[in-house]
Amino acid sequence: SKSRPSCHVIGPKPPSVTPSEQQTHVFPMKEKETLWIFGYGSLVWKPGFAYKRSKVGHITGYKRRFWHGDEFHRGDKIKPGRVATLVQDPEACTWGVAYEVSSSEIEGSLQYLHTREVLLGGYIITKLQFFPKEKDQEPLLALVYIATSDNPMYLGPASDTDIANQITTCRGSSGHNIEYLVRLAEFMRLCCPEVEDEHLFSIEAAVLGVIKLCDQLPTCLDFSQPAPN
Ligand SMILES: N[C@@H](CCC(=O)N[C@@H](CS)C(=O)NCC(=O)O)C(=O)O
Repeated sequence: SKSRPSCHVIGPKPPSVTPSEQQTHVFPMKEKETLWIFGYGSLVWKPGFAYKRSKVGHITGYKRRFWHGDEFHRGDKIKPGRVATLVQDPEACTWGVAYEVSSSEIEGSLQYLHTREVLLGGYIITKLQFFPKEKDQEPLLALVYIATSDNPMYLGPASDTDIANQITTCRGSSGHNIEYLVRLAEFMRLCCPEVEDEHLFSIEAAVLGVIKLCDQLPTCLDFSQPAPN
């Protein structure tokens, strides 16, 4: 974004904790206080938990990269898929969606995300300042799930072609790895059309190139259906 705020990475990376500890450990919660959760990968199109409202916006100090392996949702132990994580970069911003979870839903949402993101996905939680797209709205503190480079599933950088070849041939319990990539690219085109996300769109172009070469879109990829919530 043009007038990029200075980067706020609030506090050191906390160790991954259980959902109830998450609730107090990450955010000392007052009675009736809501919790904001920021998504930048599958959470932007499949949050999977109940929320009061959502806002499109960005966090600063991190770039989104398809550098995290996934042996469950979009891959398996033999052919791990590639999914999004955040990598620290003081000059970068990452766009996604922040969801406001009401106090009565926080425990259930954190339990759900602990299984999906931490146990199955290898992410840990941290908290970052989120900047809503609407200019008249104040920044807010949000929970974020990040898979760091010391994570056993970390795959790290690779060429667009190598990443595309991997994504094109992987699928897991939640579906094909291409779906994960294309739904995220669709979200960015729809909700953040002014944002240049060279990494995301160059991988998408490389995947579409591979698919053209094979002269078919895997039939499993019917994007005419809306994303599962
Ligand atoms: N933490 C990121 C990435 C979340 C993510 O993509 N997690 C994977 C686990 S490896 C997932 O839940 N996948 C579900 C799916 O692919 O449908 C976010 O905020 O969106």
